[in-house]
Amino acid sequence: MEFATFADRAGTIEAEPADLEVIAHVRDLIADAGSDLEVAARFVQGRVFPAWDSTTLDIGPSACYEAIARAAGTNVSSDDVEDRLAEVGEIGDVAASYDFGGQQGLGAFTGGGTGGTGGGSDGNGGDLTVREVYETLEELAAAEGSGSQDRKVDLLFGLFNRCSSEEARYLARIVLSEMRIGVGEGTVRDAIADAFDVPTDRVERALQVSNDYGRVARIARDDGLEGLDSMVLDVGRPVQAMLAQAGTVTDALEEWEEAAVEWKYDGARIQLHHDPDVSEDSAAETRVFSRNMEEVTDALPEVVEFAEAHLEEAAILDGEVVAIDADGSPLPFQEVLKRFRRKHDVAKAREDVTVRPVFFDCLHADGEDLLAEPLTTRHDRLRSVLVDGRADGDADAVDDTDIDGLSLLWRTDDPDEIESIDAEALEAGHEGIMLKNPDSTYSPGRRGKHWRKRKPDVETLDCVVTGAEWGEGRRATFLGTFELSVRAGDTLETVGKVATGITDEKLEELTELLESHITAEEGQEVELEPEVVFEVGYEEIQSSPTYSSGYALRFPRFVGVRPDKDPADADSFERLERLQSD
Ligand SMILES: Nc1ncnc2c1ncn2[C@@H]1O[C@H](COP(=O)(O)OP(=O)(O)OP(=O)(O)O)[C@@H](O)[C@H]1O
Repeated sequence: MEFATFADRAGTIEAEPADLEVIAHVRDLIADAGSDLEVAARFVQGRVFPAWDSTTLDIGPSACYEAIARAAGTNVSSDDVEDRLAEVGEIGDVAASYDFGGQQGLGAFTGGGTGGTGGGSDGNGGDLTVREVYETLEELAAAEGSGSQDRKVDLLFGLFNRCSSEEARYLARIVLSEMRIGVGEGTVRDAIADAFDVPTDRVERALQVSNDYGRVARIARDDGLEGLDSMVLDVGRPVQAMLAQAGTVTDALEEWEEAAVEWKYDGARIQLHHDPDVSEDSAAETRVFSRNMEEVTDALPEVVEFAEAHLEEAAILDGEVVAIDADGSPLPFQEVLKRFRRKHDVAKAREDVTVRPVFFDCLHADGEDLLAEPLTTRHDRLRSVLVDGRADGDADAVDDTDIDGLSLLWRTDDPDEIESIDAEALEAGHEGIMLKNPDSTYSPGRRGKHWRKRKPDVETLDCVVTGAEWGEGRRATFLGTFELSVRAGDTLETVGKVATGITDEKLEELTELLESHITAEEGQEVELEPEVVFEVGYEEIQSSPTYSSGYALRFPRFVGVRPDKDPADADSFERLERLQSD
């Protein structure tokens, strides 16, 4: 397909306001693309490479302006291009405003190999093909080392030099990832289904496993439904991560009856692809990808070592990489960032911050794709993949807590149990909990209802601390659980107890603050003079016979002391009732 034809179709699509018509135009474009189908299906979304491929053009806007300026003529500088951009606001319009062609220069003669541009082009477009544009961009992406930026500008100049205005408009946009003609992923999916007469959901599935619009389009055209259905995950090519929505425990239990509850680790999402030694002389291949499918293998040698030590079968695992201290306790997210995506001095960075992977899902094991299996089956499979690599053999005898790298999963319909898992997670230094539908399949790239991160507190209450309990074990000298009350006329009525969200350091501080207000003690329990006000977050307020107010805070969480408030400024019973009925 000529690039001029592509540009012309892209112009029609851009001018079309109706979604259905846009799909029809994209359908026609890919149906007519012939041997350039794969590239056209990507270009129309503004993509040069498939989504699974981390390759980038690695060319900044200024290099692109320079290439445009050179192709536009000796009187034009890249500053002029930039000035015009500031005026018109969009690189496509800028590129289209110049008259290209006929410029003699390094790129015009030495476009090299596939990107070669005939120096004799009249520059008014028409002889450039979609394939040539792609192959030149491929060559541009591959340029590395000293002089590579100049080489990239030369190659791009060579392309612009052969463009008509309209071709230049879309070339500039593709190069700078600013296509913006209203073609999203769903549009291309529907267009493929329409063009090659295959069901949309099967195209969708093929896209989920391959992350490759071009390949799916080609297979739909050449091999039809059978071809699409036989597409499987490729170990080594990343899959889009399933994402979570915010949600409450109450909603989760209402919808699913039972929830799978997991700790929410405060790290960075990773997807591990491991292919064990296939033959004696070939080494296992391990690749690690970020949530955005960027390759981060070299930055995380601990994850590669983990895979080599623990995995015996081919697997794709979904999880989180967490920074840990010398005792193995989790460190805040900021610490992981010092390691994630790091390209230089990885060994040194590793000495400063250690990371470890925790996996909560298994998308593929030993040749079998698991996306369509329920979460609990995938988790069982994850467990067995991690146990199979162990020397101690008998999987049934191994306790989940002893399996390295396995995120624990509880199944329960009991809100109190969920509350205690949440408290335990916070106590262990994690972010909280995730709630998942135990029967749900893995939906790549979806922020669906099946995964929920427990909703952050929407409101906080200022409560008077009227009692507390001494802790246990290493916390025996600290007050640990605090009784909370609201004002009700001249009295105080209890609404709950807070124990979560408090570090050891903070407990020590709070004990010092409250100890002088103790009025009575019985066993671990103490009564306190109502002097101190805590700000607490919560998930919801429920009617409850347990506390004297008749209400209980569900999932109360310590936010901070309010030294600026007296008990008289604490929240009232009326506010509690109002919040409960909202
Ligand atoms: N057990 C777990 N299951 C799923 N995800 C988990 C788990 N533990 C930690 N996570 C992390 O939590 C993320 C989802 O939470 P959250 O939505 O807060 O992430 P985010 O990246 O900050 O924001 P968002 O996904 O909303 O853009 C996952 O992408 C994953 O990185």
